[in-house]
Amino acid sequence: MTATVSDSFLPDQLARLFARLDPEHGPALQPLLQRLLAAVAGGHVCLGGLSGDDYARLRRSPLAGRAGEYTPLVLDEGGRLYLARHWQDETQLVAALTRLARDPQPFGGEVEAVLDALFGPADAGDWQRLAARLATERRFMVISGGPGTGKTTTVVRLLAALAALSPRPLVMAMAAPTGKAAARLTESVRAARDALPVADAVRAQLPDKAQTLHRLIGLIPGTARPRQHAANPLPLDVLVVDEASMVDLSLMAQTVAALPSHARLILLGDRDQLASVEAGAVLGDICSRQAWRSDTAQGLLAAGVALPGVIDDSAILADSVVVLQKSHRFGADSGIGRLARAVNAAALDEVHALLAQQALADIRQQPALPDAAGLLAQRADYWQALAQLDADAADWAPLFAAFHRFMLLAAERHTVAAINAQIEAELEKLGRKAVGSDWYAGRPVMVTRNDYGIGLFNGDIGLTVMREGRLRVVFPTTDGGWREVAPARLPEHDTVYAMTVHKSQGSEFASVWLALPAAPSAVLTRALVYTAITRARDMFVLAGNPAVLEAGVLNAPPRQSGLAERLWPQP
Ligand SMILES: Nc1ncnc2c1ncn2[C@@H]1O[C@H](COP(=O)(O)OP(=O)(O)OP(=O)(O)O)[C@@H](O)[C@H]1O
Repeated sequence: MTATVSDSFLPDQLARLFARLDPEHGPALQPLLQRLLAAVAGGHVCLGGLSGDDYARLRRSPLAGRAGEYTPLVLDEGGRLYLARHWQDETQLVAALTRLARDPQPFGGEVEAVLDALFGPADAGDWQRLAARLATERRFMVISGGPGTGKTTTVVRLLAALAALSPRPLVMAMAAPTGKAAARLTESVRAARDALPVADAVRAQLPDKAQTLHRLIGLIPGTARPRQHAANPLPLDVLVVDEASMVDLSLMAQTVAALPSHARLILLGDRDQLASVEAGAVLGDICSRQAWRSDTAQGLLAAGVALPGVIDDSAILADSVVVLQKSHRFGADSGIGRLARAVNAAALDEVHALLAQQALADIRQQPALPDAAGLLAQRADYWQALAQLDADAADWAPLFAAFHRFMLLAAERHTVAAINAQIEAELEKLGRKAVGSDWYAGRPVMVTRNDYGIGLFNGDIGLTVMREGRLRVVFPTTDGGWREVAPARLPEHDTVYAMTVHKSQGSEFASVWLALPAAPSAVLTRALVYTAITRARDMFVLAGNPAVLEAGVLNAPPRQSGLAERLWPQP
């Protein structure tokens, strides 16, 4: 993982180190260094757009070299300043993706017949089938799309096609950046796999379970490098990475480096969602353009398909990026789907019109959140499920299902903390929680720090229940079972009646409420609003001032990085 540079200790240390390494220019470069570290803490990979005096001063300093020079900072020709480590990650990733994308691996002549069986007969407008066909021809494929556009459906059929076409059995793996996303992927792949019209021998090659990327490559905090790397690659032929928008630059570079030289990589995700918490916007950068090889383009154009992007046989990622547009979950009349699209397109009039319409049953706007009692009422199902638990219950699925029917999201951490505190104060009033004690039956918690020893990870959600007179926190396990943990053994955690939109990535809830901040905020971005809306399956409620929403939709700051330009060089 990327170094954490948000606390002031590290910048101060680095500043002193740089002043010592370059006494002549180091002190004068301090402001730039501070800006670079602030940018990295904010998720940028580099500080872009340097020119004039800044550029000249950096060029004179031995601290900042050019590509390939072993200096603590790298200043590229485009005026981007990097910490050396991020420069290396980006360079390594560009080289690896270029190698993958430029190494065709087509199968023999049966491809169309196999795809016909899995996707139905060829239809030029079927982007799912096209993505699968292109993926059978190459080692790198990206399938992006909003919720319900069929990314999982497509990849399961694609894996079956690869298994059916390969002359030898394939070793396939699936991974996601968080445990929750991995569990969700496991569930949907298992369901889709069982419905496939393929031989058992083909089905058996499909992965049974997704794991976290950290676990896949053996990345344990405190160790210098992952267990699996270029010299000790993963023993697999095909890797699928889901929720790729959440994968930061370093983790993606390490993952790609750990692939053996013949393996295929398939990335799934929604390019419009919030980028990773750590530095980078890898999926967004990869999907920042689309290009097609001329024979692919001709076929599509001849069939009257409107082609996104350009025709360019020389583009590194030509034919490697497909964006699925049609949502099979949200029909044309769905407010959630339409609102998400309007937010993405920054179509403010449409956003307001949709929210003002009374006719759309699945979206609503209100000026403010209800009080704590009102918020608790939204969770009536959950409290009822808790009250109905058997003393010796062993299946917690109904309780978890009730909990996940509703989630309150907010942009900022302090808002989330305040809402959780208000709800707990209300529970005290109702006598469901004792004043002064943290733990009570029903308390939902989210783990906020990975604990490899106990096997609980950042983002895991547990529910507190009474077991044989003692409180226990129950967590779902990745194999569909349950584990009960004593409250005192939990790693760092928060109460989670509400959570930040960042924490909600990779999850889905039947009903989602988004509490807007009181005033426009840098944290409230278009990607954040879009991510919040797309967490909702059946109902989305926006609570707050429409002017604040508008400011958020217009706030779409790009993440500074050189990846898009290096993967998509423009003449
Ligand atoms: N071509 C299709 N025709 C009909 N239904 C489809 C098609 N593709 C997907 N679906 C259905 O649409 C729903 C969503 O599909 P899927 O889960 O694959 O989408 P997804 O993009 O992976 O969604 P998410 O981003 O939420 O994980 C599923 O019920 C699936 O069966």
